[in-house]
Amino acid sequence: MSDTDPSADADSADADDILDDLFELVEQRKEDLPEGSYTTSLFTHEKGENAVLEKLGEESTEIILAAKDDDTEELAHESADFVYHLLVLLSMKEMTPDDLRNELAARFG
Ligand SMILES: N=c1c2ncn([C@@H]3O[C@H](COP(=O)(O)OP(=O)(O)OP(=O)(O)O)[C@@H](O)[C@H]3O)c2ncn1[C@@H]1O[C@H](COP(=O)(O)O)[C@@H](O)[C@H]1O
Repeated sequence: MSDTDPSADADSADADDILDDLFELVEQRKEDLPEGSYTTSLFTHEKGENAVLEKLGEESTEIILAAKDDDTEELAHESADFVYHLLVLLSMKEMTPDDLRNELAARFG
């Protein structure tokens, strides 16, 4: 992991900033396409964006199953998988987490 890798700073990562830190790492993967990276495999997949769309579908099902089982640990795990893949999709669409924040903020209150 290089010095410029945002995840190298994980120990000091603030949970409040994690979405932005993770998105920054996703954007870096998109630019550098390092070998062995799962994120790279999504950006270079032969199925194109369908690969991440399929993952979002799978993770949604896993979220529903975890909820039905009242398995909160699994629900948190699958939700994190979903959010990560959503960030990859936002990056593919040249969007950012701020697009999501702004949409939520516009509905709030
Ligand atoms: N948050 C994630 C993340 N969430 C899920 N995944 C991958 O997404 C895939 C999920 O697909 P599946 O559910 O089919 O996989 P699984 O084997 O059943 O795994 P789980 O359901 O048990 O997670 C797995 O290969 C996970 O490794 C992730 N891969 C990467 N990240 C983040 O991205 C960073 C960069 O990762 P690389 O690009 O691989 O360096 C990592 O440090 C993480 O912070």
